[in-house]
Amino acid sequence: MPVSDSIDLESGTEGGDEETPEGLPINELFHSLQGEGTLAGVPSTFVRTSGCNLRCWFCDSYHTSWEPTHAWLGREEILAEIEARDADHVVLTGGEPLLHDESVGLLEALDERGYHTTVETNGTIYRDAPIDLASISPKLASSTPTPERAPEDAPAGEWEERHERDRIDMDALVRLVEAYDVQLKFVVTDADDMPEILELLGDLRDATAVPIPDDDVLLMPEGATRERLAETRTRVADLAMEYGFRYTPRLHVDLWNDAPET
Ligand SMILES: C[S@@+](CC[C@H](N)C(=O)[O-])C[C@H]1O[C@@H](n2cnc3c(N)ncnc32)[C@H](O)[C@@H]1O
Ligand SMILES: Nc1nc2[nH]cc(C(=O)O)c2c(=O)[nH]1
Ligand code: SF4
Ligand SMILES: [Mg+2]
Repeated sequence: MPVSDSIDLESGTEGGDEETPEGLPINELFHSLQGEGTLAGVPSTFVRTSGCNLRCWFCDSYHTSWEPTHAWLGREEILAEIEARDADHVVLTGGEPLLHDESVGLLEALDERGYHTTVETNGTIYRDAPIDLASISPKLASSTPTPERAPEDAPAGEWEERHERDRIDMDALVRLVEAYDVQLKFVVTDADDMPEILELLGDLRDATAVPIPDDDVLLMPEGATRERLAETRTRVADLAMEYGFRYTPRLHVDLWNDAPET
């Protein structure tokens, strides 16, 4: 099991210090193995901010998007929690971490201290920050919440339209791809997702001054639980072979299913 000496989130949204500019709403902070992407298997400290501008129906971090909870932690408190965990890779995720101005301040402080930083982002927001790997997961039409396909306690409602409107921002994607080492990590359910991936990739390649090799394009099976992944992963692996893209597992789900802080 990963180290689960978690920060105190008992008091939820009422917890933590007063909201200060040099602070972030933190949903969880933990040590684990990077479960996804080109750095899968690397011991890493995860900092999960709360709050998202999208509402994927399948979001595996429900308490950062559909029903956000957090403790407010100052930059120095976050750094102390990271330093206590003894990993040289830090993954800033969410929710959508690039919503917050202070994510830049935290990334700068981590860079000064020599950490390797990965930012997990939905690719709708560009920020100038010391990011070693921008792990971009653009959201496909199959992520949009609909009345038939939304979390039980949180109906799609107004989010269907808003999510559909905001899920792709080509300008932000172009800026991210041109500024950083990137991986494009698409959540895939089945072959119906492929035409949209190819079209988006074509548009992005036309719009960027830098090449995007197929090696930097990853297909990740949709599934927040072992049970669901067992349904999607072989299909998605076959699609990766067919199209020449990379496949990424979801190691943390294989290892710890949907447990928090993993
Ligand atoms: C919770 S998101 C946070 C970062 C950012 N909001 C984003 O979506 O990239 C972290 C990663 O989990 C992926 N993800 C979320 N729910 C998933 C699911 N049910 N199956 C597979 N991947 C999922 C996202 O696509 C993203 O790559
Ligand atoms: N182990 C582990 N690896 C991950 N890689 C990206 C994650 C995320 O939620 O952004 C994640 C996560 O939640 N856990
Ligand atoms: S963009 Fe990321 S955090 Fe936001 S709802 Fe989708 S998967 Fe969840
Ligand atoms: Mg996750």
